[in-house]
Amino acid sequence: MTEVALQAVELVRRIEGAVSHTLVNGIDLAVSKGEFVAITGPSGSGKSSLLYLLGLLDAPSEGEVMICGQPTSKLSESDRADVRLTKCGFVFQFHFLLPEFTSLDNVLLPMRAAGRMAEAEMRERGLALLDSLGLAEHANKRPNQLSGGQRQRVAIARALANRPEIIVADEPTGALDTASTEQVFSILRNIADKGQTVVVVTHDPALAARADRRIHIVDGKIAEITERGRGELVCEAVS
Ligand SMILES: Nc1ncnc2c1ncn2[C@@H]1O[C@H](COP(=O)(O)OP(=O)(O)OP(=O)(O)O)[C@@H](O)[C@H]1O
Repeated sequence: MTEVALQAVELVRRIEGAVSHTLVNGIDLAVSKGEFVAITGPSGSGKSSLLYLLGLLDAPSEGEVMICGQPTSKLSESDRADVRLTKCGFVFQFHFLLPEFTSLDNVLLPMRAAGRMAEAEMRERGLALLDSLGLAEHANKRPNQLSGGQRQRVAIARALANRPEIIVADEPTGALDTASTEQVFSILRNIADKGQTVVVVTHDPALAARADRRIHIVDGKIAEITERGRGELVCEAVS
C-alpha cells in the first residue's frame, strides 16, 4: 500500500478584512511518499498560498494538514516549528541564502537549528550534500561568488539538510537560465525517485510534465488533476 506523506483535508485559507478573500477554497489532496507533484494554475489562483499551508509556513482558516499521518492544526507554535524544521525542506524562487555565510554554513543552518547532530557530523553531511549537487569546490564561497544556478543548488542542499520527508518548492526555476533550470528539474526528480516527497509550484510546463501528478488550481480550488501514465499525460477532470 502506498504511504501518504502529506495530506490536505478540506483546506481553506481566508483573509479577513474590510473585504474578505478566500485564497484556498476547500482543497483535498493526498501526496504519496516519493511522489513528485506539480501545482500549476493562473497567476493569483492560490498556488503559493496552498504550498505555504502544506509546508506549515502558514496556518489554515479551516481544515487540516497531515504530515506523515500527524495532524498539525492543533500543534503549539513551537511543535509546528519543530515539525516544519525536521519534516519539511523549502526552496523558493530566490535562494534566500545568508550573504555573509559560506555555502557550507548556509547548509548547516537547519542542522544547527534542529540540534540533533554533533558539529563534525553536521559538517560531514553538509559537505556530502554539496558534493552530491556538484558544489564540492564551492563549499567555502559566499553566495555573491556563485552563479544563480549554483546558489539555487546550495538552497536545495540546505532544504535537504535535515532529511525532510517533504520538499516544498515555490517557483524554484523562476529566476534561472535554461541550463540551470534543467539541472534543478533533474535534481528535484532525483530527490523524489530516491523516496522523498516533492511538491513544486511552477509556471513551467516542462517541469510540470516531469511530475508524477499535476494539480491545476483555479480560484483556490482543484480544477484538474493530470497523472503521468506510461510516458503520456492522461487528463482527468475533477469537479
Ligand atoms: N496575505 C494576503 N493578504 C491579501 N491577499 C493575499 C495575501 N496573500 C495572497 N493574497 C492574494 O491571494 C491571491 C492568491 O495568491 P497566491 O500567491 O497564492 O497566488 P499564486 O497562484 O501563487 O500566484 P502567482 O502565480 O502570481 O505567484 C492573489 O490575488 C494574492 O494577491
